Amino acid sequence: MLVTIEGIDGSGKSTLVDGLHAALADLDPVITREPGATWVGEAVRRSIAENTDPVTECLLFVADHAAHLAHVVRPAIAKGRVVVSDRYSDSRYAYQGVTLEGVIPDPIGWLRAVHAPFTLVPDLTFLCVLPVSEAEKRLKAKREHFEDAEVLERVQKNYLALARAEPERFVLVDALLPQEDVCGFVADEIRRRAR
Ligand SMILES: Nc1ncnc2c1ncn2[C@@H]1O[C@H](COP(=O)(O)OP(=O)(O)OP(=O)(O)O)[C@@H](O)[C@H]1O
Ligand SMILES: Cc1cn([C@H]2C[C@H](O)[C@@H](COP(=O)(O)O)O2)c(=O)[nH]c1=O
Repeated sequence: MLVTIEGIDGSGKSTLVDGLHAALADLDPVITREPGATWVGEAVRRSIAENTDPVTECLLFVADHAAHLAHVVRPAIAKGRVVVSDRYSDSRYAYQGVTLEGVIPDPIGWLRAVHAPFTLVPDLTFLCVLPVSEAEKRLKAKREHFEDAEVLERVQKNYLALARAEPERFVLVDALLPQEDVCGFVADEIRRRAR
């Protein structure tokens, strides 16, 4: 089973995934992430830091996804493991749907067409939702160009539209709840679906 965790910067994804290590220990999940599960992630981090043009940056994220699938996700799924990924393809649809706006026509349609021939669609996606103002408070200092309130508003809007389009795959998570409650809710839902 492939489970993905999505949401805007500062929504608590990494904290949640850290908690899932212990909460799901008996399922022995493979816990992974995008970007950065393979060496391609280093190129992605460099492109973010250097504010590369949006098409180059997007294609590096796609390359990172391809390497992640080939070297981590597909081998684990083939062995019957539960895989939990901190960010995955929906991050591209939500974020590059914004950064490619006005650069290429219909960015999300294009991104879906690029992914379709090789990606593996998640079985279950948790979308951590909270007001952008709260996410910004949590992030404290801005680190990356995506962490801008106006950008994050548009990214969250894209995420919510993705969730509305696939209600059977997406589960909305109230990211304002205490960390333990968020982790407990997500772990219970994964167990229920893994049965
Ligand atoms: N449920 C929560 N309630 C309050 N604070 C939280 C909660 N979850 C996480 N935080 C805090 O918010 C901050 C951001 O959390 P975290 O790094 O997990 O977010 P993220 O979604 O992974 O961010 P990014 O996408 O930028 O890596 C951290 O300081 C973390 O301790
Ligand atoms: C996978 C992916 C990520 N991003 C953005 C979102 C974040 O601002 C950065 C780094 O991710 P992290 O979770 O904070 O480590 O990259 C993106 O724009 N598109 C993607 O596909």
